Amino acid sequence: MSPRSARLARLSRSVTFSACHRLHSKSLSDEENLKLFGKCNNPNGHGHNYKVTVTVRGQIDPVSGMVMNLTDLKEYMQEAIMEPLDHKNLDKDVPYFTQVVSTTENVAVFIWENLQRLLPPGILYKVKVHETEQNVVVYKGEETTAGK
Ligand SMILES: Nc1nc2c(c(=O)[nH]1)N=C([C@H](O)[C@H](O)COP(=O)(O)OP(=O)(O)OP(=O)(O)O)CN2
Ligand SMILES: [Zn+2]
Repeated sequence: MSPRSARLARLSRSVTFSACHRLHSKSLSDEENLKLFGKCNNPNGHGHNYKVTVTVRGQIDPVSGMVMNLTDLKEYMQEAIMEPLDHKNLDKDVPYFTQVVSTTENVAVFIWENLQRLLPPGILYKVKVHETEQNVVVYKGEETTAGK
């Protein structure tokens, strides 16, 4: 390695949280919601044990040997994920989901936006959310023009 080059690494940490929700869109009729979401539109909701893996990317600091201190990442994830979401009814307890359907996609975006407010600029790389063992969403902060 040349003396001027810096090594880039990705660092990940996972947490699990439990929450309940109901898939229901205010833009659709009750019949359309039932047709679209099926059992996940059950009026009394259903629960999941979510697993979230957060990945940050950056230079390995030559002095500390770290991309960032995992102790700090742990605290940010506590504030951005566990405090707002663990043991909550996503649709009723989390204001964000009163207007946004609580799909795993939108849970990942919610977590991304919360973490962006706390982490050093440009370091957040990926948020991966397992809603079940089989169902997983990855969000990397990408946006596109609506409908494209
Ligand atoms: N695009 C999405 N589709 C669906 C989501 C979602 O978040 N994004 N969520 C659901 C339900 O909330 C739920 O996650 C689906 O539950 P289920 O079908 O029970 O999940 P599994 O496939 O893992 O369970 P199996 O036992 O294997 O059927 C629906 N769609
Ligand atoms: Zn669900």
